[in-house]
Amino acid sequence: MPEKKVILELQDMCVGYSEPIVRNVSLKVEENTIWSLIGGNGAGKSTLLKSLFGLTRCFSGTLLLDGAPIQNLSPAERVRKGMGIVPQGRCNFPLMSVRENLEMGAYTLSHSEAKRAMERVLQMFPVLRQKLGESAGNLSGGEQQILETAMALETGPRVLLLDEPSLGLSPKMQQEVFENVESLRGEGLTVIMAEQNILGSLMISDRAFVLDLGTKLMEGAAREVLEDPKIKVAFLGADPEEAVE
Ligand SMILES: Nc1ncnc2c1ncn2[C@@H]1O[C@H](COP(=O)(O)OP(=O)(O)OP(=O)(O)O)[C@@H](O)[C@H]1O
Repeated sequence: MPEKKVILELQDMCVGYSEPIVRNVSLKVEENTIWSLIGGNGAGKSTLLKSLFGLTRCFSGTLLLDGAPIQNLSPAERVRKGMGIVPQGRCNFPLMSVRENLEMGAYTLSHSEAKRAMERVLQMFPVLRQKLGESAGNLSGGEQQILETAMALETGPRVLLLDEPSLGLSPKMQQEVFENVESLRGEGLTVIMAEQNILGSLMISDRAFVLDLGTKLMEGAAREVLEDPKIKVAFLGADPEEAVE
């Protein structure tokens, strides 16, 4: 099998707010893969994800997109270079209709590009077409997550960052959200997803990166991370005696 191209590379990155929260993270993300970013509460998953989009302070290190440094670019410049993000929690405009939300997602595009982008995402997520006139806030949690993903996809990102896409959803809706993430890989996207639903996200991921108190605990193939005794005990409720071989 030919080797995949590295689309995003983190080199010894230290990121945070008034002080570093995530330290010395290096990572090579190959294109058209799904990555799970996992770790306990406060481990720094959101901080690391936001830093890839330029929403936190980068203290040191380099972030390369297609081999070119982007760590000093603004979020808007990163969007133009092919990155998109769906932040944690509901982030649509709840009093506006689904159509208006999709128009907002495409506001940086020309009129004709916006029309094409909206049609493209409606084809990917037909459930939204049936609800174009409804207020976004009246959609179910899962539908709102789909809408927010569709909005982020309108600018045509190649790398999509998802912060806890399954948060607050029923098990069935979580499954649907993960199936949608899988379909994005089928569309050629690279997805990095911070998740608390470790089992659900690892099941659809190619690779996983585990953070503990802001530093790398583990990195590997998702299936291997899922089978790791330390991960089973720390995150999947396994009995320590039974998990260790
Ligand atoms: N805007 C902020 N300013 C200062 N510190 C912050 C800010 N946001 C988060 N932190 C701190 O950074 C640390 C990591 O938080 P972060 O939200 O990245 O963790 P997380 O792994 O995503 O956790 P969770 O799964 O609970 O959302 C925490 O100690 C948190 O208090």
